[in-house]
Amino acid sequence: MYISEKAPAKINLTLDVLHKRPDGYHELEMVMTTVDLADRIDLIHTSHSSITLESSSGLVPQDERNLAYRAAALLKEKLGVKDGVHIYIHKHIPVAAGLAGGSSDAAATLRGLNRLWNLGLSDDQLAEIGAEIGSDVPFCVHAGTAVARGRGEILTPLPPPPPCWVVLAKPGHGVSTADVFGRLQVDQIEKHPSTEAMIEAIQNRDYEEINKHLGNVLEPVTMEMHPEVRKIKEKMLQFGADGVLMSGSGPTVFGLVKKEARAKRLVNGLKGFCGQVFAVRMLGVRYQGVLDQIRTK
Ligand SMILES: C[C@](O)(CO)[C@H](O)COP(=O)(O)OP(=O)(O)OC[C@H]1O[C@@H](n2ccc(N)nc2=O)[C@H](O)[C@@H]1O
Ligand SMILES: Nc1ncnc2c1ncn2[C@@H]1O[C@H](COP(=O)(O)OP(=O)(O)OP(=O)(O)O)[C@@H](O)[C@H]1O
Repeated sequence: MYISEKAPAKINLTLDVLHKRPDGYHELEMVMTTVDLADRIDLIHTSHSSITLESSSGLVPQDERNLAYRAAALLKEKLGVKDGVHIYIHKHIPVAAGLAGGSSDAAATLRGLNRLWNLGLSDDQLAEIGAEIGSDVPFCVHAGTAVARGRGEILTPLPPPPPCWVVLAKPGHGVSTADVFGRLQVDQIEKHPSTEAMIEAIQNRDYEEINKHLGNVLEPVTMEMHPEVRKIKEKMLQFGADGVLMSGSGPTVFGLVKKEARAKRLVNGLKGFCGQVFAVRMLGVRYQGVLDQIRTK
């Protein structure tokens, strides 16, 4: 038997850092939402007890360092599962891009194995286990739209933002999240985004207000390390995006537009200028139906 799970990417509509914590992590307040760019995780039941993993991409580790592998190993250990699994990751989300690709693969693995191994865990229980793997994993378990606080694991669900197009542009290189947080000087943050204003804009389904309140305190840090992020942002605005922001720790920049024709114009304008460019839909909700799809061979 095998199960197929979609692992969608997220973008940060806001990312604020409140302070550095004694445990070395940063206390965050961010609004995140799911977009229609996803990896696919196939989980194939095996009778031997080992976990094996392959991916269509050579850019991710194909062993126990992979976050999907770590999710399976943690679940197996915590629940005392005797069965094994072969994990195949069809990679579509750019790696080390600020789009939570690895975290979403881990989350999809948790959701899928909960079914494959008949564990009967709730999403909240899966999210709690996921928090041990990475700060973005709990959000990715639930997907949709939410405010994330704490290390990223304290979630308050929000309604989906109004439908629009999201143009994602990633420079050729990736960035290390730890590096970006390491360079951030919390007492020198010049402009904090208003999480409250973004929540209100989403609740009112107000597209203009959402664009007005986009903000990410990590953006200047990553721009300092990689000036092309600023150039991509400028180009996006020049080609007609309504709002532009770097997602997570970057380096991916996203631009929001209402109409498909405008999204295409942006893609054409940015192609050749940066590594990868995609026009995708803002989803804001979990992939209904698709996540629950079980195929039996
Ligand atoms: C930047 C974001 O993507 C925003 O969604 C996340 O905060 C990062 O989530 P993630 O990649 O799952 O992060 P983790 O794997 O937990 O942490 C990677 C590194 O980022 C830093 N980190 C992460 C989260 C947090 N609240 N404070 C931190 O300082 C730490 O140095 C940590 O070692
Ligand atoms: N399944 C996976 N997919 C992508 N990267 C993975 C995976 N497993 C482990 N990694 C490693 O994790 C690192 C971060 O990759 P990822 O694509 O998750 O970054 P990201 O999009 O910046 O994440 P976030 O937004 O959560 O900080 C990479 O260096 C990669 O080698």
